[in-house]
Amino acid sequence: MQRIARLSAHLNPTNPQMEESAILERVNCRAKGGAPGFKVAILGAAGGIGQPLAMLMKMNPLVSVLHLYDVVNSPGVTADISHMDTGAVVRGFLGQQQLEAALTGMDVVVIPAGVPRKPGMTRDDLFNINAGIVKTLCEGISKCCPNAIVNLISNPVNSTVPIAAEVFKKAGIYDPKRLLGVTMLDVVRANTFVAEVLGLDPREVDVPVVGGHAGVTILPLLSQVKPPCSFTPEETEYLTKRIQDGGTEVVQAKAGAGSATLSMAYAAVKFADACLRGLRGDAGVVECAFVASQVTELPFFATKVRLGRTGAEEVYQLGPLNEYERAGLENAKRELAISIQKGVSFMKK
Ligand SMILES: NC(=O)c1ccc[n+]([C@@H]2O[C@H](COP(=O)([O-])OP(=O)(O)OC[C@H]3O[C@@H](n4cnc5c(N)ncnc54)[C@H](O)[C@@H]3O)[C@@H](O)[C@H]2O)c1
Ligand SMILES: O=C(O)C[C@H](O)C(=O)O
Repeated sequence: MQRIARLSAHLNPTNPQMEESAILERVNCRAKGGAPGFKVAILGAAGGIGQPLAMLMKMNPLVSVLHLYDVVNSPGVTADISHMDTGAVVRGFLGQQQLEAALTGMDVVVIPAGVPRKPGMTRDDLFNINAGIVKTLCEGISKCCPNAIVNLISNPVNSTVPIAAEVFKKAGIYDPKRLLGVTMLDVVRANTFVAEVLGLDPREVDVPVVGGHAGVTILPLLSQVKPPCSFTPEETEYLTKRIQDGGTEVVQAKAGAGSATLSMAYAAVKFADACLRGLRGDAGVVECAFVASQVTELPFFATKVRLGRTGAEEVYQLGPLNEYERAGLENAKRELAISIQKGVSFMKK
């Protein structure tokens, strides 16, 4: 009976009467029965990205505990996801007063919280709303799980990552290896579009995408595609433009109903899974991410990084660029510098 009472309390994960000790006992009990794994929180879990991301994370065998936090609708999403017969224990958290409980003890925190674009907007137009959201969430991370690996999805990534870094510095817990801006969707798109042109299976294609995550700052290195191949100048122009404008293509197709959510959830899980494999100690886990970097003169830049037990343990150099890519790099750096500075200035106000 006691067991049933505990489980029914869990049906309303935000039930204030549910004692923390009972929750922890149940979670520990389930975690013992399941495979050992990592604790992952999704902040913004009820959103367009958050929901499919929560579903895919619940399917990941490396996850033992999944915390779903949002300022709206997280109880419903939690009840729904928790019925999936996979190993991870799911708990929901609603509203700012439950942020600390959502974050305590987490190994990885994935952040897709914030407003998306509508047609005609740039990612930078989201700055005024999303900067404050990211700041608050990162303050929570500083306090409750300062050693967690943070995967930051909220736009504009080119500015929100510098904001997060400043929050962590202020709290005295900043470790650049653990703060990763998610640019995986650019890589996913690049692999898909390049595979279409080459007539290959996208799973066989690997395109490094460097720089940042907005317009010309998204710089696909088509000269470094694997398997080795070459493109005509027209193909290079078409592919570069399509990869840079991939987000806008989706925003326009959705016609006011938001931006990429499903492909982003896929990309976010692909990236989070790489982080988890790195945490587990797997060798040779390499993905692109927007991180603190000395590859260029800018303090942040996206390149391939090696993911390990402590986060982005190695940041790779750009490798040889052709003339087209060198010109693209100069454009990307100009715009990136402004976006990074905007994030830093927001925190210095
Ligand atoms: N990095 C990338 O490649 C990439 C790709 C796609 C979208 N995005 C960005 O991801 C963000 C989310 O997009 P979406 O389509 O899921 O938007 P959405 O509006 O569907 O969902 C956002 C969720 O965040 C929640 N939220 C708002 N304020 C919050 C707070 N203070 N704490 C916790 N949750 C909060 C909302 O309640 C909502 O559920 C946007 O900024 C979008 O531009 C980034
Ligand atoms: O384009 C957007 O606003 C969302 C996201 O950054 C994307 O690349 O799809």
